[in-house]
Amino acid sequence: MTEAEQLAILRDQIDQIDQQIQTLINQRAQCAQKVAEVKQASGGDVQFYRPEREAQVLRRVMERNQGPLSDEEMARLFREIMSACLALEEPVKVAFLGPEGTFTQEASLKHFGHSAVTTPMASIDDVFREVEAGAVAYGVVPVENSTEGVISHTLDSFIDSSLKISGEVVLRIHQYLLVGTNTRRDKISRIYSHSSSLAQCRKWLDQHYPTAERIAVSSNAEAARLVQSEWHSAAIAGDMAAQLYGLEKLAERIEDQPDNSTRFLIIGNQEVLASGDDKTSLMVATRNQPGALHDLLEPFHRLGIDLTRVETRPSKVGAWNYVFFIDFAGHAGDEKVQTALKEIGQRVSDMKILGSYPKGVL
Ligand SMILES: C=C(O[C@@H]1C=C(C(=O)O)C=C[C@H]1O)C(=O)O
Repeated sequence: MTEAEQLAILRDQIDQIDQQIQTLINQRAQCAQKVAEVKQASGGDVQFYRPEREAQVLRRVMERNQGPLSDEEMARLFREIMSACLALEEPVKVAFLGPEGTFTQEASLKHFGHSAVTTPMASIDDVFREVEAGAVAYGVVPVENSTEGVISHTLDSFIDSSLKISGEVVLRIHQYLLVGTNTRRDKISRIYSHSSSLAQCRKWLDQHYPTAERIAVSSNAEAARLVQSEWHSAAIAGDMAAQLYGLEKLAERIEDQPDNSTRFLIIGNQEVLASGDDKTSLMVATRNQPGALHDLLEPFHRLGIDLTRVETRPSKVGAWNYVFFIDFAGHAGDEKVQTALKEIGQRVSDMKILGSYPKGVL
């Protein structure tokens, strides 16, 4: 058989498979439309988007996957199919820490898929406000970076907010050195980026651009926008910003830590049901007395609950009062977790459950 004949046979097979996939995806979409009707018929405050169900669907996709496509790749495809199906019910509206092209936008699309309607906000406060005002159903904000540590502004925002956490998403952060088409590559004297990104690439910059001035700006996307027109400047930003502003990549993956990643939180008003593999975030206030932190954490230890993070922040009321942000494995509806929460509630001056939500799947 000639090469052309072999290709013709294989392409014919692909065409037939595509036709089947397309029919099946539309059948799936019709089911989602019926789900929407059922949800609407029961009245009240209809929750079209169900984070726990989506997490279960994606986990099952990964568990049963046989390859050759990787589990992550397969889950990403299903992420988009679900996003499109949900958009038939009602497109989910999301505010993110902007401008367009930030890692937070990338995280939003990774979590909700590309059929979500995403709106950039100028600050973390604005993301909280937009969700509180009901202009969007969800917000996406960064909370910690594996190299840079906690984003304290996000944690502090929960102190005065009644919003809940309904999900988390972890994004591998790859940084690029970007230039505009008119940039003189041999004359780069300024490098713009957000302060965290400059910090994430400090060693690389010391080695490759030791004399260039490092200028911290409000976001990586803003850095990318600035260098479009400056012939002696470069920006450090992600892939999305590079594409959005039509910049060229002078160097790829320049982050000092190869596993550099950022965790983002999804905030909203929704109480999320248990998905089977969940996390709970708690905020408690204690007086500054000896053993306070030990007392607080002891029930977790005794009940065998896995703590994933503990952060301390100064409280906004009174000097030397502290707020602890505690993340642990389990859902607030679990019996063991309820026991722990009851005990902790008796040991602290104030306690707020920020939310139980599925552990990040993708
Ligand atoms: C179809 C549903 O509604 C939405 C769409 C989903 C999907 O496409 O699988 C899953 C959960 C919801 O976000 C549902 O609740 O089952």
